[in-house]
Amino acid sequence: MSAEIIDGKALSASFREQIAQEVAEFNTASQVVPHLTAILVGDDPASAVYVRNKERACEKAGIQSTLIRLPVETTQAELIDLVQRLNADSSVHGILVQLPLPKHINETAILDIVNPLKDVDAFHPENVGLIVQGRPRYLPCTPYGIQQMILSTKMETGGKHAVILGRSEIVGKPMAMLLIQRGVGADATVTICHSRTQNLKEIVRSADIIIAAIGQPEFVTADMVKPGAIVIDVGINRVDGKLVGDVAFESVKEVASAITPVPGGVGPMTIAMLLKNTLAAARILTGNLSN
Ligand SMILES: Nc1nc2c(c(=O)[nH]1)N[C@@H](CN(C=O)c1ccc(C(=O)N[C@@H](CCC(=O)O)C(=O)O)cc1)CN2
Repeated sequence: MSAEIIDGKALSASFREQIAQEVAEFNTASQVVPHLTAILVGDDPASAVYVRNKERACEKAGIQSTLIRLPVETTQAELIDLVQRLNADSSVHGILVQLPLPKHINETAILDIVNPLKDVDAFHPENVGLIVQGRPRYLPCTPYGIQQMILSTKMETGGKHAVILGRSEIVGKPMAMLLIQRGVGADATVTICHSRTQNLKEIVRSADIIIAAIGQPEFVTADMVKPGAIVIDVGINRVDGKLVGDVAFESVKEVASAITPVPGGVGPMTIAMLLKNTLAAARILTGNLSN
């Protein structure tokens, strides 16, 4: 039997509709328009597409968005200065620094100085710490979107074995934290696999939930998937001008119970969750928490 395809585009559209309604209600009650400022340094074409999509999504949801584009030769000191100015600007509720940054800029040094209340990516150590402690302020957009996709399958996650391929700060590590929390869509037993993991295939084969985020095209093949597993593909690889995930979609969908496509899977959900976080930031910063 072929797997349920978890349609990230459709799910994202329904979240975005709901968020647009919440933004309108918030605006009526507070007279505040949530405002996201994104910073894009350099001319990476993929990053340019992502920030443009974020801007469009904001516009449709009634969220103000400002994109600050900086040349690739921008210095770390200049970027720090800009982030500090945005931190101090009370008209800005969310600050997003599009990653990756050019090699000469230390990403950690930049992410560490974003005001944690405006950190709609949830990359600041204070927000990461709150997630680890199980009392999140914001959830990082990709893991947050994945959690919603898993919830949409109605699969009971409690006690299930989730295997995450990849230990990045953006996806792998926070995803593990969300899946081990107590509650609905969580309570899982989690294994994180990475480049030094031994018996990786065997571990993946024991998973009820597979989250592939290693940046290797079609790495997860059908023989690595337990029948009935949920397979979430976070990979976005360009192969011969085509977008390919970290999962061999066509064969794996014959084994899994549910699977996300690439494109049209996790990516669109990442953007929907950014809108959710921006509205949450506007509520927190303006003290309008009840509407
Ligand atoms: N500051 C951040 N930087 C980065 C993040 C992030 O969450 N915050 N995540 C990724 C990139 N990313 C969001 O910024 C992102 C990637 C992909 C998509 C998406 O919708 N992809 C489409 C395909 C689009 C294409 O043609 O390339 C899809 O999967 O359907 C959205 C957001 C790294 N940087």
